[in-house]
Amino acid sequence: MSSSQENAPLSGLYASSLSLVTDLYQLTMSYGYWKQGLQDREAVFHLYFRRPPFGGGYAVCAGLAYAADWLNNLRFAEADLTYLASLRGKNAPLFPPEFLAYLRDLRFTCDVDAMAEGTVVFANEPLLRIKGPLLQAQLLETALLTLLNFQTLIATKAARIREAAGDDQVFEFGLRRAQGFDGGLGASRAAYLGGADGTSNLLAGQHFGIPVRGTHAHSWVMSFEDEEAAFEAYADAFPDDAVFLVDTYDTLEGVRRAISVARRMRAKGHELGGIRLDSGDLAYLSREARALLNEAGFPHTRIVASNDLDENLITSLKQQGAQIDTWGIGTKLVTAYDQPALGGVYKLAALRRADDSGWEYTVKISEQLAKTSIPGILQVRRYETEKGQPRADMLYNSAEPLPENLTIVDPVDPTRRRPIRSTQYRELLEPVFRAGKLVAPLPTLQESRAKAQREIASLDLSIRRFLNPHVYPVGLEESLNTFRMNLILEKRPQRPA
Ligand SMILES: Nc1ncnc2c1ncn2[C@@H]1O[C@H](COP(=O)(O)OP(=O)(O)OP(=O)(O)O)[C@@H](O)[C@H]1O
Ligand SMILES: O=P(O)(O)OC[C@H]1O[C@H](OP(=O)(O)OP(=O)(O)O)[C@H](O)[C@@H]1O
Ligand SMILES: O=C(O)c1cccnc1
Repeated sequence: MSSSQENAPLSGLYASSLSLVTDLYQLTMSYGYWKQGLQDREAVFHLYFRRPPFGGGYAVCAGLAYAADWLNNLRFAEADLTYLASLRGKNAPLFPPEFLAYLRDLRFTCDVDAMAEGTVVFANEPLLRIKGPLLQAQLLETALLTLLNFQTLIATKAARIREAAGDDQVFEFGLRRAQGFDGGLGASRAAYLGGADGTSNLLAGQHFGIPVRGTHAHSWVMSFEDEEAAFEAYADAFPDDAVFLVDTYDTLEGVRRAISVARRMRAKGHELGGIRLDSGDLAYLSREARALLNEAGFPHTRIVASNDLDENLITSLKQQGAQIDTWGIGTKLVTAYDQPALGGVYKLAALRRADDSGWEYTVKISEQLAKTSIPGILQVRRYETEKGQPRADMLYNSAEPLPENLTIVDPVDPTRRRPIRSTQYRELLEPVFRAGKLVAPLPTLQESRAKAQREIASLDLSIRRFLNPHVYPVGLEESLNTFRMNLILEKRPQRPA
C-alpha cells in the first residue's frame, strides 16, 4: 500500500514492509472476499475493549501514532508476496498468482476516525473506527489490535503509577524485563505517554525524545575495592549528575558512605544528586536515610527507590511515611504484571448494502449482553460540566439522525437509563485518515502526554481510585439501543420451550 514517509508520525519506525504482521486468517478471508468479488464492499469496524484494565475505572488511549505509522507505510513488498506464494494448502497453493498481483497493487484507501492519544476512554467505546473496502478493513484487524491493546494497557498502568506517586518523579526502568526489544521500546513510549517522567531506555530516548535518566548498578559498587571508592569514582565521572546505589552491602552504612563522598564533592563545588534504595524495607530505610542526609546538611539530595514497585506498593509506602521522592519502576510497569493484556476487540458493525441503498448494520451475538457487539457507525460524545469535568459518554450511530431529547441506556443493563441534560460536549472520534491519507499531522508524544494528564485530572476521584472505582456512565443513545435490541432479537434463534 502507499508509502508517504514525509507524513509518518513516528518518523518511519514502521517504514519497511510490515504487512505480514497479521494472522493467516486475515489473508485467507481477504482472498475469499476477493474471489467472491466482495473486496470493495464498504464496511465499518470498531476497535474497543470491554473492561478497563487492572480493575480500574478508566484507560488511557494510546497507540494511534504507531497505528498511523504502520498504515501510512502499509504495502505488500515482493518478499511478502514471495512468501505468501510459497504457502500451500493440501492440494494447491493457498493464494493464486492473480490474488497476489492484486495485493501487490493494493493501496490503503480507508477512512480512520480515532480518539486522540491521551484521551481517557471507557469500556465499549471505540478507540478507532475504520471505514473502507471490506478486504482492507478486515486486513487491518490484527496489527491495529496489537498496537492499541499494548500501548493503551501500558499507558493506563503508567497513569495509575503516576496517580500513586503524586508529584514525585517516576522513571521507567523496565527494558531488561520487557517482552523483547519491541515490547521494551513500546512500553517506554506508552509509559511516558501515561505519565512517567523519563526512561532508562536509550532507544526510546532516541526515537521518541523521552528524557533519559539513570543511576548505576550493583556491579559498579562490586567492581571496586570498597563502596566508598565506587562512589568516589562515580562522582569523578559525573560530579553533577551522580545518584549512588547504597544497598549493595548494608543500606544505612551505604548512606553514610554516600554522605562522606557527598561532603568531599561539595568541597569541590558539586552536589550529590541522590541515593537509590533497591532492597529491604523501603519505608523504614528511606526515613532513616532522609534523617541521615538531613542531619548531614543534604536536605535536597533525592531518595530514589526501586524493587518490584507498582501503584499499590507506592501507595502503601507513602502511607508508611516513606521519604521517597523518585520512583524507579521496571517489571510491573512494562509487563503490565497484574493484567498482561487489554483484551481489546475489533468488530464489524456495518456493511454497505449490495444495491448501495444504505447501511446494513451487523451484530455479533453472545450469551452475555456485555459481549454482544454494537452496530452502527459509532461516534462517542462526551458530555462535560462547564469546568470540563466528564459527566457521561453517549455512543450513537452517526449515520442516523439524533432525536431531540437524548437518553443514554447502559449497554449491559438496558434498565439503567439517564436523560441527557448537559449541552456541553466533545465528539471523541476525530478524522485521522481520509481515503488512505493522513488528514493532519498527529500530536507529538509530549502533547499526548500532557493531554493524558489533563484528562485524568478532570476525572472525578471516585473514578480514579484503585479500589472499587465508580463506573463512569457510558450509554447507547436510546434509539441505537432499541435498534441493537431488535437486531439481537432478529438474529438470535428463538427456540420453542
Ligand atoms: N515497607 C514496605 N512495605 C511493603 N512492601 C515493601 C516495603 N519495603 C519493600 N517492599 C517490597 O517488598 C518486596 C520484597 O522486598 P524484600 O526486601 O523482601 O526483598 P528484596 O529486597 O528484593 O530482597 P533482598 O534484600 O534479598 O534483595 C519488594 O517488592 C519491595 O518493593
Ligand atoms: O524491580 P523493577 O521494578 O523491575 O526495576 C528494575 C530493577 O532492575 C534493576 O535490578 P537488577 O537486579 O536487574 O540490576 P541492578 O544490579 O542494577 O540492581 C534495578 O535495580 C531494579 O531493581
Ligand atoms: O538507572 C537505573 O538505576 C536503572 C536502570 C535500569 C534498571 N534498573 C535501574
